[in-house]
Amino acid sequence: MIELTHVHFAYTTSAAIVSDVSLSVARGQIVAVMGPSGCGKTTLLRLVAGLLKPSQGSASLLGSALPYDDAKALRTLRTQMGMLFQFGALFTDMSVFDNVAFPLRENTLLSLEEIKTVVMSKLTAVGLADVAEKMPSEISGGMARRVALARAIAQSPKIMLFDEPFTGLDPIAMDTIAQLIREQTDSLDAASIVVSHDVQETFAIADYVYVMHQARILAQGTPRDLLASDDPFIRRFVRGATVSEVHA
Ligand SMILES: Nc1ncnc2c1ncn2[C@@H]1O[C@H](COP(=O)(O)OP(=O)(O)OP(=O)(O)O)[C@@H](O)[C@H]1O
Repeated sequence: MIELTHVHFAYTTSAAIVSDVSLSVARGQIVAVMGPSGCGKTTLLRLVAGLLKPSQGSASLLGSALPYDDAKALRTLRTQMGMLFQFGALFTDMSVFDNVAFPLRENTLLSLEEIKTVVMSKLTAVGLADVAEKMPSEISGGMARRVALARAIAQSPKIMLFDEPFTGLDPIAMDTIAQLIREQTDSLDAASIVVSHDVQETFAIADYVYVMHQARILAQGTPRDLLASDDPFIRRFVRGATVSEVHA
């Protein structure tokens, strides 16, 4: 469903931000990308979403090469993608309901009644059906994040990209969101990538984990493999240390 092969990326004037990264995500799989701040995780997601083009290597989604230079094909492809980016703000002049309905109104031919059913089911899934009529300014930051998640999954996408989905959430909301990502991936037979710093929440739902450091993939395996590893770097990483501490 998602395949990156030896992907490199650099902003013209800087050193490599993503260097020789190969990664694959199968149908029904959640793959986690973890690592310290600035190691290139968000850039990697932007490459998968077609928002950035690799300088070397190849990327394919749903079995076809990403059409980086064809804006129309990219737009069509994105209707099958759900994206929750770190600063994925809600539209402040629209109610919570309208925010979640937005992609459905833009990209589908669903009737008003069908849109209402989908929006309310997604808001129920994130535990926020009761704030549908509120404006973003009337809900908390953590609630806004859950609304953004409901909006990301509104179109029941085949590919889901989540950048720090647990940030700003209390432990109960974190569990709800983690389970929701798992359930949506399973029920839609989708491929999901979760970028996160949170080892506990992420290991609980991920099928496979890539650990990045300074633009490269430094370690990979199932959560069970990583938890059982004798490698001192991985042992410290899974205990919550950052990779740079591990190298110190
Ligand atoms: N538009 C840009 N121009 C130049 N450099 C950039 C740009 N965006 C990001 N970078 C640099 O790319 C590197 C990787 O950034 P990226 O956001 O991918 O890291 P990250 O691992 O997602 O970090 P965090 O966990 O803090 O979100 C950083 O050094 C950052 O400063």
